[in-house]
Amino acid sequence: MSETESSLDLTTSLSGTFPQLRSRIFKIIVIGDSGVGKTCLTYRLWTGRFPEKTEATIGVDFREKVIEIEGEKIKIQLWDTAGQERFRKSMVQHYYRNAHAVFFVYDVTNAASFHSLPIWMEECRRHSRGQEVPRILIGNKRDLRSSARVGAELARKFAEAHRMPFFETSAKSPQGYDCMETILITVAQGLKNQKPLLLSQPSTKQIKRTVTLRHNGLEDCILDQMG
Ligand SMILES: Nc1nc2c(ncn2[C@@H]2O[C@H](COP(=O)(O)OP(=O)(O)OP(=O)(O)O)[C@@H](O)[C@H]2O)c(=O)[nH]1
Ligand SMILES: [Mg+2]
Repeated sequence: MSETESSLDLTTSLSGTFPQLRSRIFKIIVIGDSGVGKTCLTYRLWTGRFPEKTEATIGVDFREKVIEIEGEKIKIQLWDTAGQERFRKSMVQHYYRNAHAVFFVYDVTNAASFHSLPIWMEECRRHSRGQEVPRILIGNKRDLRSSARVGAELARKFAEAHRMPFFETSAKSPQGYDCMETILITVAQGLKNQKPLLLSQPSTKQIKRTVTLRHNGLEDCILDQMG
């Protein structure tokens, strides 16, 4: 898989693409340290496969697909962002502009990626201009549980303190796809009942309630599946 090529193409074509989109579009951005598995998670979600090889994302890898929710076709744009500062600095404001939800990802085997979360959240807050965007916390690489450095309880407490739903998953394990798909559909369902994209930011109080309520059941289901 050539991450570099697609990242560069997308970076240059973004501004020309957006204003022409008419259907309901939800933009979700994936944020976190380099190497936590953002590209693998999004690739898995879009193709059903774990990529054999990835390279550091440059700028952004932009993926789009239409999903049907309660009879309505909704376009989901997933922005797989670069974790490395040098590959992201010129793109940061594009990441956050009109974002409807943020997936914060850390690697359960890498404590530093967990400790970076407040920095990512602060960046998100700065660029959201006072708008509260729904946020989801995702601990990736659950298949490497035996070498985990971040306990699920600690992460859960962190998520609760910041009023975020929390999931542990793996881009590599067979269940990882179901988990990510469930998260995506749940977030899209929450967003669906809000105003159309590109007209205004969604009212996040309502979204948060939807996501949080459904989250409790979902998380149990995912943790059961992941065993
Ligand atoms: N075991 C395991 N390895 C994973 C998982 N997800 C990603 N990896 C590995 O982690 C490394 C980094 O994955 P990427 O998806 O490229 O990381 P990234 O967050 O996109 O990194 P940047 O693009 O630099 O921000 C790769 O070697 C992947 O194979 C997972 O769930 N389990
Ligand atoms: Mg990447």
